[in-house]
Amino acid sequence: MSITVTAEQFLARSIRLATANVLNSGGPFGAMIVTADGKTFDGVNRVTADNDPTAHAEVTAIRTACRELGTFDLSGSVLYTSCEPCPMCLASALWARVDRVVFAAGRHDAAAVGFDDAVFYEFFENQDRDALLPVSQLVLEDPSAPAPLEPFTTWNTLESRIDY
Ligand SMILES: Nc1nc2[nH]cnc2c(=O)[nH]1
Repeated sequence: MSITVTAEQFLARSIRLATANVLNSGGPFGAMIVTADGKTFDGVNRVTADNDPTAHAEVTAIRTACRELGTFDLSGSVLYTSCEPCPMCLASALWARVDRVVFAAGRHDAAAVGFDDAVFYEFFENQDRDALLPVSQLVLEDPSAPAPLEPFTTWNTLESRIDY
């Protein structure tokens, strides 16, 4: 007899992971990757514990799933998370080709306890994003500098490349 685990149960587990992680020196975020054939991979926030600003719960769940499955492609999977993913985590889910994201608390709930999730969303909507993080393209004038497209043309001609 197979037991059906529902989306609500995966989300509830993500919330429990988040709370337990707070009591284990981590941030208040938990997540899970659930593959199409029902394999599950947990992730918790380890930013301050590991001095790794990218170690959000969603990213650690994606990393664990990819490492344990031996793939960079999580097509068919769902990402459950205790809180709305920040832009970095959304981008990670896109790069991992996750099918769907389901979250519990919202970005403003995270903001209410001091996290910058909502602020960083504004970066992508804001006309004045330079105030938060200046990002600029620099044209290399030195004729001996490598062409910016050189890595891409090298990539394009490599028959053994692995596209992702
Ligand atoms: N969704 C989410 N938001 C965060 N904001 C800071 N850390 C996290 C995290 O791990 N997950």
